[in-house]
Amino acid sequence: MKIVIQGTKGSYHHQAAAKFFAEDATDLLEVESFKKVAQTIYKLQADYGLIAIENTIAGTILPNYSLISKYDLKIVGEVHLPIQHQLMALPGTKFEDIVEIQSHPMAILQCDQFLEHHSNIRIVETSDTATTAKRISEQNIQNVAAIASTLSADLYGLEIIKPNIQTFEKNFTRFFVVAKEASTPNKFDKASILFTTPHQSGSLASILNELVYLNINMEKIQSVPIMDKPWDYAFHVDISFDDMEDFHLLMKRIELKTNYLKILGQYKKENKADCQLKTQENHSIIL
Ligand SMILES: O=C(O)C(=O)C[C@]1(C(=O)O)C=C[C@@H](O)C=C1
Repeated sequence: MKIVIQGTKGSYHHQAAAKFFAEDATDLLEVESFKKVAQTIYKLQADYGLIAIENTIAGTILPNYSLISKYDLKIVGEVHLPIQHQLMALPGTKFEDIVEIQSHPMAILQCDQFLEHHSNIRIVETSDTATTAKRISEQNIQNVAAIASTLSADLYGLEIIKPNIQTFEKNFTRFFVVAKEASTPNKFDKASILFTTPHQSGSLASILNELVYLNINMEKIQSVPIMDKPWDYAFHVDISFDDMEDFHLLMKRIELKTNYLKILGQYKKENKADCQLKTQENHSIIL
């Protein structure tokens, strides 16, 4: 089974893949952007891909919703990963000597407070956290630090000079597991849907009322611009439920209330509570 990830070994996408696929996550295809992940799946060059969709500090990665639509990706699962960012550099480097910090833009956003306190240091955005750590190590780049995971420091022999620099101790990223074909699980308790509504008073509210009526929990709602219709919006909604029949009924009931309605994925909800534990187990498996 081939799995495409943005970034290289040690990246958070790698860890998310290891968490979801466990020992099946051996054949990894590493690419440098979310767009390449989407294109790889679209061209059937990998079976599954992972893309980060939201972070508890930095918010939603909106362009990834566009990629899901543009490349008609299906969501087959989700992963919640605790994210602890480490500042790392070549062994022996002192923090006072650092002149530049490099990392993925989302990682930089999540460490905003730390970086503001050290505004004399230049910030450079890169393709992903682990590739940055790897490059600093392989090219022996002095006085430049990476923001990356502990796993990256271990894999590429860098020293952590400031630990856990994310703005809030508790920091999580949610990833979608995507594929070309929809999965058809016998049992699912979560779904991601996309719809547009007529531009009329109460049209969104009347759809949300159907959730209340069917006792379906809305886990997330995200409006995204419709690019060829300025100031019109589509809604990405993630819902969870105990009974799949309630979901099927919901789809029937809201069909007439929407202009466009699409199921992007039906999958098993990941239990956020055991998120920390499983990730630590996987860390030692990867190493
Ligand atoms: O650069 C990485 O290691 C990534 O996996 C990217 C990424 C992201 O896209 O949000 C993944 C999780 C964290 O939120 C920070 C960065």
